[in-house]
Formats: sequence, C-alpha cells, structure tokens
Amino acid sequence: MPLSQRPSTPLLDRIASPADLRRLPEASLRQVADELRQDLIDAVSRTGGHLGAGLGVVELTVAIHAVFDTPADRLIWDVGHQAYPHKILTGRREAMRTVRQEGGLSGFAKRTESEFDPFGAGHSSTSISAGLGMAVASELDGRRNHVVAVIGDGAMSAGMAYEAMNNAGALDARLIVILNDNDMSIAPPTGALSAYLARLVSGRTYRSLRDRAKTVTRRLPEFVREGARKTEEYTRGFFTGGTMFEELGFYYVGPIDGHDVDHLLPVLKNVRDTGDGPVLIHVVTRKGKGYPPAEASADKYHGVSKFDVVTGAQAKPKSNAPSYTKVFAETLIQEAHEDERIVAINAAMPDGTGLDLFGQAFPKRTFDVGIAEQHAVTFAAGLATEGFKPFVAIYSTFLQRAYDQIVHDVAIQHLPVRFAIDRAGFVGADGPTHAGSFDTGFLCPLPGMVVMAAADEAELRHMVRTAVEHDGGPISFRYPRGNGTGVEMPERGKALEIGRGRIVREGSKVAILSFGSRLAEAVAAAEELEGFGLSTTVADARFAKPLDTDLIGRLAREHEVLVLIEEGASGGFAAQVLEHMARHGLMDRGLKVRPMTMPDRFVDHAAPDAMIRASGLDRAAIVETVFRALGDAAQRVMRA
Ligand SMILES: Cc1ncc(C[n+]2csc(CCOP(=O)(O)OP(=O)(O)O)c2C)c(N)n1
Ligand SMILES: CC(=O)[C@@H](O)[C@H](O)COP(=O)(O)O
Ligand SMILES: [Mg+2]
Repeated sequence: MPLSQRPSTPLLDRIASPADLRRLPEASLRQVADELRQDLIDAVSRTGGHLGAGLGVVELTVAIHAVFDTPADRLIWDVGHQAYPHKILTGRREAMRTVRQEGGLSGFAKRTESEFDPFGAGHSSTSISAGLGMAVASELDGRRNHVVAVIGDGAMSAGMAYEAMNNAGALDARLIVILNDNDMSIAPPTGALSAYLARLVSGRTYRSLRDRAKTVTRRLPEFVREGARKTEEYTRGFFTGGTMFEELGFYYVGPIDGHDVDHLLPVLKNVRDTGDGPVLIHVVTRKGKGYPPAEASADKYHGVSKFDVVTGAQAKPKSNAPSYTKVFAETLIQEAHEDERIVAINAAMPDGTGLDLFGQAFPKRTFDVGIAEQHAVTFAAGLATEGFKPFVAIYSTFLQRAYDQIVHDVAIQHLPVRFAIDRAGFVGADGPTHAGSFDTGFLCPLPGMVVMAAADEAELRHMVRTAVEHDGGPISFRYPRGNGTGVEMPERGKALEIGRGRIVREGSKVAILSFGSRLAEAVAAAEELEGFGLSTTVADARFAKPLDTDLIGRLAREHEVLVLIEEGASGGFAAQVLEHMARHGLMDRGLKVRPMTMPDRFVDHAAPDAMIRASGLDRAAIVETVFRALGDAAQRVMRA
C-alpha cells in the first residue's frame, strides 16, 4: 500500500493540547477542523482502525475542546472508537501513527494513556452512567467542573443508557449528554428508537416542534429561554418539550448541525454557562463525513484496514482458508434450509457475526436487536419456549453483558438456546476490551450447559450441527476471530456425541489436551517434542462441559505429563479438568499436570500471534512447559 504524503496542516501544527486550540480565534476553528480531518485520514490510512465514526465527529471534537476546559472538564466518549480526533488534539498526534499497533496507542479512550481520557471504554453505552458518577462526585467535592458524555445513536439503543438517564433525571445532577446521531450503528440502525430519532430530525417534526418551541419556551426557566433565543440565531432551530428525553428529566436541545462549528459553539457555550440539571444536546452528523470513499461505503468505513488515501482501496488479508465467521454463517444457512425452526439473533453486529448472510437467505428468521445483548439472550429464551431453535451469535466479549440472562432466563429454565460465541480468544488490535477471555469460565459452572470449542473450521461445522440437534437444554460453541486452518471441509456437519473428545495423535510419554483454537499449535509442539524423543499424544477435548472423563482418565493413566491448553482465562477448561482430576484422584500417582491459559493480566493490543506469544500459548511455550515439567535432565536435552 503506497503511503501518501502527509497533508499540510499549518494550524493543527500549532496545537499541542486543547489549551492551544482555545487560544486561537474562533474564526479559525473551521480550518482546524478541516486539517484535523485530513490528519485523521492520513494517520488511519497507515495503520487501519476505526475511521468513519471519527470523521463524523471532527467538528464536534473541535467545538467541545474549544468551549470546555478539558481535562478539568471531563469528556467521555462512548465506545471510544470515535475518539481519534480527540487523541490528535490532546497531545497524541504523532502517536496516532501507532494506533492499535503493538506498543502503540489504544484504539479506544484509555485512562492510563492520557489525562484527557477520564474513562476508558470499548464496549458501548457506558458513558452516561460514568458521566453521572463524575458529575455527582464533582458536586460532592464542591467542584464546578462540567462533565460531557458523547454517545452515538447506536449506543443509545442499549438499556444501560436508559438506566443512566432514568437515574440522572432523578438526581438532577449537572450532566451534559451529547447524542451524536449519524443514523448509523456499525450497520444501519434498527428499532423504534432509531425511527424516533429520524422523526425528530425530519423536516416535518422539526418544523412543528419549532413552532411549538416558541410557546413552550415562554414557560421555561430563564437559562433555557436565554439558550433558546441565542441558539436560534445560529442554528436551524431550538426547541424543547415533549421529547422522550424530556420525559426522562433532561432538557433537550436540538437537533443541531454537527458539522457546522459556528452552530455548535454558541449552543455548547449556552449550555456550559447556564442552568443545572441534565441536558441532552442532539447533534446530527454523518458517519464518514468529508472522505468520499467512506461516505459512499455501506458501513461508512466503520473499521478499515490500511488503505490508499486517493482511491480508498483497503489492504486485503491473504488467506486460503475461510473465516470462522463465514463458516458459521454458511453452515447455519445450510442447516436452516433443512430445519425451519432455526432462527438467528445478533446484537448490532450483522456483518461481524455473519448473520447478514443468514438474513439475506432468511430475512424473516433473522433478528438484529440493536446493541442489546441482554435482551438478545432473553428474546432467544422466549423463542425457545415456543419450540424454535434460536442461535444467538454474539462476540465473547459482548456476551459478558448478558450473564444474568444466560443464568436466569436460559440455564435455570433449561431452555435450548444455542450460543454461537464468535471472537473467542485474542482479537488483536482491539485489545483487552474485546478479547474473548472469559466465556468458558462463566459458562462452565452453569448446570445443564453444554460448552464446546472449535479447533478448526470443520469442527465448527460439526458443532453447528450438534447445536441444531441438541434440544435438551442450552449449548454453546466458541470460535476465534479470523481465518480457519485450511482443513478439508465436510459437505455437511455431523452431530457430535455430547461430551466426547477425540485423539488427534497417539503417543506415550506426554499428552496435550487442547480445548479449541490451540490445537494446531499443540500438534506442532508434539512434532517438535517427538524430535527430542518424547512420544506425545494430542487430543482435542471439544467439550469443556460435559467433560470427556474417559479420555481424561486414559490420558492421565498412560502419560507422565499432561498439558491442558486453551485460549481463555484461567477458571475455564483447564480448571474444569483439574477439578475433575482432583476429585477422582487422577493426580495422586505423580502425574505432572500443567494448565496453560491466558495470564492473569489484561494483555495489551498487538497482532493476535504476538498476543498469543506474550501469553505463553504458542508452540514454543508448550514445548518449554513440557521440558520444565520433566525436570532438569530433559531441559538439558532441549538446550543441547
Ligand atoms: C456492548 C457492545 N456491543 C457491541 C459493540 C460493537 N460496536 C462498536 S461501535 C458499534 C456501533 C455504535 O454505533 P454508534 O453509537 O451510533 O456510533 P457510530 O459508530 O455511529 O459513531 C457497535 C455495535 C460494542 N462496542 N459494545
Ligand atoms: C468498536 C467495536 O466494538 C467494533 O467496531 C469492533 O472493533 C469490531 O471488531 P471486529 O473487527 O472483530 O468485528
Ligand atoms: Mg451512529
């Protein structure tokens, strides 16, 4: 990918922090925004990352930092994927050339990275709650700083945002919420809220509200009336009253053109300088704004790989194997042709989970519920009570949101909800907020839950079929981000025997029992060990629950060392096996058991292979673990 020349940015070059921005005349802020946009495009073209959302908030970012006294005033970006322009303005401009690279900046807001990031994120819809906490703290401390939370229309679909607004309205704390409405989530937004926001910004509603505003404003407190008067001079309109946000106790201001700095500045100043209690400013923007390839693309360049700035063409990863996500989607489509009770649910991630493909094949049997993982799970539970076969496809990291629903609505009622857990394990550039680390650990303790992990794409196909056939309670299967291993694919999956693993390679001294994606490395390690004269068995557990106790017993009895490996946090598969072995005395005769899991720390973003290496889950680490277990003599052999 040819690197473009860095754009000329004379004004931006003078801004090392927002204080510099605030010293500039307001008339020059438009140019700052233009330069910031060019700089953002240039930076992301070199690294890849989230682009469309940042492009849409360039003017808003400039205006907020120009009006508010950051970092004393707290600025929270929901999700944080749109915070790249904010990073550029807050002393991280050069470092942005390292964003999401190993050792470089995070792709999200992060407290340890800058005092301008008062709250870290990655998952959505947390900003209003966190902002409310800060606003209340500020009042308790007797400070009078402002707290501004910027949240997108997609993030506004999550229940947590409403829990926070409900509380904010009651507490009446001074909190400024900016709703950045670009009528986009990652995919086009779904649901009644999105339709409601569209009505608010539509001309008809806008006009009628504006007319009403003239009478309503007379009854409003002084600060709002004053705000209304001043704002109308600059914006397309100001109105308040009757919106859902007002019913929740917020003063509603908007819609405001979020790409016009001259519109934004007076509104933000009015809100800054007048009144108290929670305020919601409804700002209308366009995702991908100002970069034609982004504006023209279906996802508005939500997340991109490195790209050519002139053409917008993105670098394509090279692989001969299909992605796990695609295998999942194609297999589910195949199965759904055979079984009309199969339905599929995702939470605002149709493309990421492959359910966009399922939706094309079965539009009436596909449901995108918005960013609402909790609801997705209980909605699936409801479908299951009526005899449907719901597949809930959610990334491991986002499924964390729905734990009580999994326990209370699915597991206790023993409902046959199928959990397709994508992005299980390290995901690379998105880092620790998005790593799929905990699913095995949180699912295994649940009575009646079946927990599977696919070692390759053919296994995934079998697991989808297994989940279709398994009607006797909840069942899950996890699979990683990225491409499969390139194994031969069966025409159709076969239903696996529940709780039965498989031997992949026979040996006699060392055994490696793998759960999921580490199997290929385990086989590679076994071959290396064989080269040292250590005969090694490799087995694929397939199930963390129920465990294949026969297989475990055999491996324990017939080997000197047993390595347990998984791409998940401790407390998962290895913990299950160890507990079983301890209960049944399988380690009492001197078997050396070594669990290999993710380390007890959050692993920073890097390429997935590097994260695996840093976590000691690669071939070399397996070999070393075996030699350490065997003791000094064996280690001398290895060194020699
Ligand atoms: C709990 C959770 N679920 C899903 C996601 C994945 N996700 C990241 S950004 C995004 C869309 C957000 O849309 P919006 O808030 O409107 O921001 P925009 O990208 O449009 O600026 C989604 C679904 C997430 N980060 N967190
Ligand atoms: C910000 C966010 O949560 C998503 O955009 C996420 O980065 C997508 O990850 P994938 O690229 O793995 O779909
Ligand atoms: Mg949006």
